Amino acid sequence: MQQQQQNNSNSSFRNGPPGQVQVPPSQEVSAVSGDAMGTNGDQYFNATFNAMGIQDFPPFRGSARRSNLAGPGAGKPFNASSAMDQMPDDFAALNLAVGPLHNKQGSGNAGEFEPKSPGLPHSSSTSSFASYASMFGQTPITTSVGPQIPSSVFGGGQGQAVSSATSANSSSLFGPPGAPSNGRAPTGGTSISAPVFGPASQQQSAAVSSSNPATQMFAPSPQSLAPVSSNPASQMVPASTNGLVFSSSISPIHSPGISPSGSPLAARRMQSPITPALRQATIPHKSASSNLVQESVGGTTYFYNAEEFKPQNEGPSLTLPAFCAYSGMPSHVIHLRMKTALPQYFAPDELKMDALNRHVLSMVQVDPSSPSAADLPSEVDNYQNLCPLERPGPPRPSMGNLPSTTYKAVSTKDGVHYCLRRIHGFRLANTKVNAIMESWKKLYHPNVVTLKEVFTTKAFNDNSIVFVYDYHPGAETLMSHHFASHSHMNGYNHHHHHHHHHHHHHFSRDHGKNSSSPRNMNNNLLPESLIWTYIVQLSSALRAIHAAGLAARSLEPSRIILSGKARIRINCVGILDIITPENSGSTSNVAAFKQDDLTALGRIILALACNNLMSVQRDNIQSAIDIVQRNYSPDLKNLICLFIFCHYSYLLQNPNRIRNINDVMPMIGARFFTQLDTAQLRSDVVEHELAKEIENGRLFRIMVKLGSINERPEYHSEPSWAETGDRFMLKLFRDYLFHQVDENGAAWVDMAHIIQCLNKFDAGVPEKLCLVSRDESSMLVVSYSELKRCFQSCFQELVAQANQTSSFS
Ligand SMILES: Nc1ncnc2c1ncn2[C@@H]1O[C@H](COP(=O)(O)OP(=O)(O)OP(=O)(O)O)[C@@H](O)[C@H]1O
Repeated sequence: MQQQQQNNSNSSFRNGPPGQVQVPPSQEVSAVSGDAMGTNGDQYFNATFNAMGIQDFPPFRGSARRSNLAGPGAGKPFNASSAMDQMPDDFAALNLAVGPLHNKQGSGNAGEFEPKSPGLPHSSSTSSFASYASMFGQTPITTSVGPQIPSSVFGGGQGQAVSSATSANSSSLFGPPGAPSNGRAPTGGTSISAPVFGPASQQQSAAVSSSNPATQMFAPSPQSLAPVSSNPASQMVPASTNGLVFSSSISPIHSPGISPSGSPLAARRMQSPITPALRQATIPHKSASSNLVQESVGGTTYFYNAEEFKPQNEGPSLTLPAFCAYSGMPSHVIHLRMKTALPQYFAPDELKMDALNRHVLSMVQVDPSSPSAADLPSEVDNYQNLCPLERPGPPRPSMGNLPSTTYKAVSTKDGVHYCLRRIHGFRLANTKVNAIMESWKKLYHPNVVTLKEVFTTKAFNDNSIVFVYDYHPGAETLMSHHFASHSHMNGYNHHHHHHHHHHHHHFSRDHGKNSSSPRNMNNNLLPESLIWTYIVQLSSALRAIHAAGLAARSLEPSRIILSGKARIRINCVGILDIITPENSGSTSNVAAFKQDDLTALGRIILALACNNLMSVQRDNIQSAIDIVQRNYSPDLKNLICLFIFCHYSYLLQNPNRIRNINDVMPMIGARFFTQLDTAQLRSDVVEHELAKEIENGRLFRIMVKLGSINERPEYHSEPSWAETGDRFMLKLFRDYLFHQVDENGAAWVDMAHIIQCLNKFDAGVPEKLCLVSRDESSMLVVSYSELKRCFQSCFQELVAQANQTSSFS
């Protein structure tokens, strides 16, 4: 059997025999690569840099015609339950079970082989390596980075029957949209059986090349000349005679129980990323000899140390590592939210669920077969797919006492979701409002829902006017969030009397109901910090609105939407300016409206501080303010009083007591810093999550391209295209990545292995790996850089052909 393999493998070497492998020695790279985890932000640059080298997909052309080219797996539904997205947890569980392997923490004696642990059930088996060496009879390989030894080559009898070669297993790394975290790792359901590729092979490479356990996950430095290991997981033994030094961390004959211990992930987690080698590398060596230089310039003599004035490039030399990798969490983020000791390769659940939730809400549509769909016009102006956002029921009188309905809809112009607010039965008579509408459209503020456009329509079989706003999926009104129990018996009425627009400003829907004394008072008060968060956001929005010569006019809890934890935006701006136009436009009115905004702000804050809408009713205000005084800081009470009564100051035309929104600033005071700090911390976390997803996206693109090349049935009328030449190598690499099995033929699934290999592949490192075909008839020793070259040319071929075809069609 070995003889046969030898013959075949000789013929299948594409890079020349292993003896000719030259691995460039590079001390610098290996030293820096020890820094792969968490301490060096340059990896990101490097990853980007490398990723750019791979040609991207041509622009999407939405071509249904290509469906016939789809492989045998086409049409299979995504299986949410096998979402690899869920894998980290499962792997983590596996990895936790390998304690014995890690009982020695980083002893790291450079260049020294550590004896294999007697406790290991599957320790290194040197005979295999000897026979490997003799098999090829090659000149000694002078590097420790030997070809990867597949256990199947030597194990004998371990090759399993090859069943269906499918790549379905890798289909759902990112899961179908809207299929959140109920998936399990596909360990149980996998029916893939491939020959034993020896999971040990990649473990071996990790052990050999890593002086830093952290690098194992992402970036072993293949250039290490001496096998340096401070990693107890990589128990190395001299593995061969003949001057051929192979080191093997773990037996190539590997059991499933042990396999995860060889996972780069496990090693990374168990140890400090800092190694002696790294420390040395980062401390510049300084010459002890003093070296004074004397120079005379314009009569002045300068003395200086020549060392200090060396050109920049003679300082400590810096290099980028030769690999792509996710550089791990920056320390300022890791200490913010270290919920678990496990590395997190995917966004934390909260952010992820938020994003999924928003996505799902955006995608939701009205069931076309439902009766309510019949009531909805299929298209309104330039908007389609209308979907009501409100609870069902007849529209209630709303803004300006006219019924209104809110929809989510998709613009036919740009395909973007918008929020449409339709005011029923309104005929636009006044056209003098254009200037105001233009001002509203120009108002971009993080705490204002931007008005996009306004149009009238008969699509609803009446005269309606529609206000189009930005759509914020998942938004909730402040009313429903904080005053849900009151939202149907709205006590939030304007009981103070406006002199100028009372009739149009009548917010109440169910006026008079349940106007009893405040309930819930003193119970469940909101934290003061939350109230200040709202104050800062609302006053910031009002500042911008007022500065634009506008007024919000409809500021109340049901006209403010909340998204995320405490992000609020003033909603429905501009509506009253159109539907009560006689009050708009004139300067004096705007001034009055601004005062109303301040009063409205005071009332909202009061209601929030009492956690009760009834508190803003005129008869309750005094006791409500007492509650605030008892429970909150004087600033909060002062702010409420300042604004809630400012309307009367305005009425009295006392210029000294006329307020403007900037009057909140002294009372906000240093709380502003708190707000800013929180926002920046959040941005740090989110930016980091973004960085991770960028990394994931890079790997995803590689896999997309790999998938486009592999198993392609025909190309240029050449059915064997995917089975020969470069493509064959890539196909074997695909198996190496995804379809490894353990000695029992069970699927060996290790996310960390896949990520590590893909990263090396993307970077095109010189490290070699050994690929074996499923029938074990051919074996290739090939470097990642060679694989990458094939990959790029294959993909370019494909793209070129695709472009050609499309230009003929
Ligand atoms: N711009 C928007 N983006 C996303 N969702 C929104 C937007 N505006 C409103 N919503 C949501 O739509 C739903 C209905 O909003 P609406 O303002 O109509 O509330 P409402 O309580 O039904 O008041 P009314 O019936 O008086 O208009 C609420 O859940 C609200 O959070």
